Amino acid sequence: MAFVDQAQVELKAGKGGDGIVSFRHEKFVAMGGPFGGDGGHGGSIILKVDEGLRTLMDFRYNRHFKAQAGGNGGTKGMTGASADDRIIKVPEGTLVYDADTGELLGDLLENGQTLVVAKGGRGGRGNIRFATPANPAPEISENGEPGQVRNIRMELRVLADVGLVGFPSAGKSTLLSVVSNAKPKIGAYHFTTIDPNIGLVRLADGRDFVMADLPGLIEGASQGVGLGFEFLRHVERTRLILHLVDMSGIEGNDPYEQYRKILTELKEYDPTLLERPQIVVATKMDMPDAADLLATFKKQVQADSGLPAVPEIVPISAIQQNGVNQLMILTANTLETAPVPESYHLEPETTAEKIYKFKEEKPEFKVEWVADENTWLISGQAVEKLFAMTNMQREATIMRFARKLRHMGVDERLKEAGAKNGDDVRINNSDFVFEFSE
Ligand SMILES: Nc1nc2c(ncn2[C@@H]2O[C@H](COP(=O)(O)OP(=O)(O)OP(=O)(O)O)[C@@H](O)[C@H]2O)c(=O)[nH]1
Ligand SMILES: [Mg+2]
Repeated sequence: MAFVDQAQVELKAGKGGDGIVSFRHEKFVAMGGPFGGDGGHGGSIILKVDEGLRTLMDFRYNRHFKAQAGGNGGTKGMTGASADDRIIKVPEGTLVYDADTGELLGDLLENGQTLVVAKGGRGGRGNIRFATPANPAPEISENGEPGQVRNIRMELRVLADVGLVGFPSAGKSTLLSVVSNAKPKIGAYHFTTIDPNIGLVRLADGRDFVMADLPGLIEGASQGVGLGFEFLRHVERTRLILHLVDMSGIEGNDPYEQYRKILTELKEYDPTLLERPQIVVATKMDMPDAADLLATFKKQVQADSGLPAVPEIVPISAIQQNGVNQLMILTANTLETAPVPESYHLEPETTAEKIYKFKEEKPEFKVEWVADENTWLISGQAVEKLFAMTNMQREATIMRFARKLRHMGVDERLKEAGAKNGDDVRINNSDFVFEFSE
């Protein structure tokens, strides 16, 4: 009964700090050697498994994550401060995809496991690094590399922490609809629910859990009567059972009888189900006879030594929303100490191979003539990144940019495409235009 919780978020890693151009100024020395430091690393965005989380619900409220930029280099060769990485907590079992390409980036399985999903930019180099014997005082520095921008989609197959158990029409679907985002079908007739509905419950204090509303259970279910087997298989894979008992007394229902019958079915299917934490919920307490029936029910349960000890019987009216909050808090508290049964796991085929590598950026670029701009346009990740890392205030760095473009083969391709001396060339995603010259 796993279902898939999904979330899509936008990530922007931090830009690297800019390297700077500076020179040693010493008394009596007019112009010293280069002294500009490198920029610091930009922060990366990293997913980290936190075993306390059960759902991706947090990402419904929070869809944008950014990491800080690295600090710029300083004079005296000082490297700029590296920015802290941004850590985002995710539940165990989260599959992470690149939302744009569909590529699986990773499968986060174990507590503490991490995955870098957007890499921070490296710091640009200061002019110290460009010094050569031929040019001991370079006026060249590099801007920081842009941080990676990425949309990711996360997927989590979740099992229900809590299973709602009870006779048909006990009010299971109604409770689920009141406490969660689920919209199950509710009916005045029995077996309204055929397939389990699942809902995410979130408390005001931030705790969350997954709750499943199961088809009504009746006598003989453990032998396959009604929707029996299917149902019990689902119960087996929950950590806590909320056992709903109808206190309305309509149809002449006897709560104590029904309660016992359900316990018998659970026990016949798997005796260990009775050892699982269970909260008894008295439902429909808004009905006229409910208070009396509950009092009698309590006495009968206490007097019956053949029943497992019930720590608490919680009265609610889902329709009037009475007692429901208290019930959810008790449920979350109980889950904190509830053991994880062996059957509570996902099928192995749900776990994909671990892939952590980023795809290498290819230095590919495109040259095209844009007639309405009367300009050549160069686009491509490598060119655009090189541009972003170039300090356009300085002649020397612009020259270096031009040299690098030539190395990448941009000039040649422009020529092949028919570019003439003096034609305008623009770098994609920027306003930067230069003149082509062979
Ligand atoms: N008065 C009253 N009626 C309720 C309450 N909760 C549920 N009901 C009614 O009880 C009937 C059955 O409710 P469901 O929530 O569909 O019950 P269920 O346990 O999911 O039933 P199955 O899916 O058939 O097993 C519906 O007519 C509900 O309106 C309540 O708190 N008070
Ligand atoms: Mg139902």
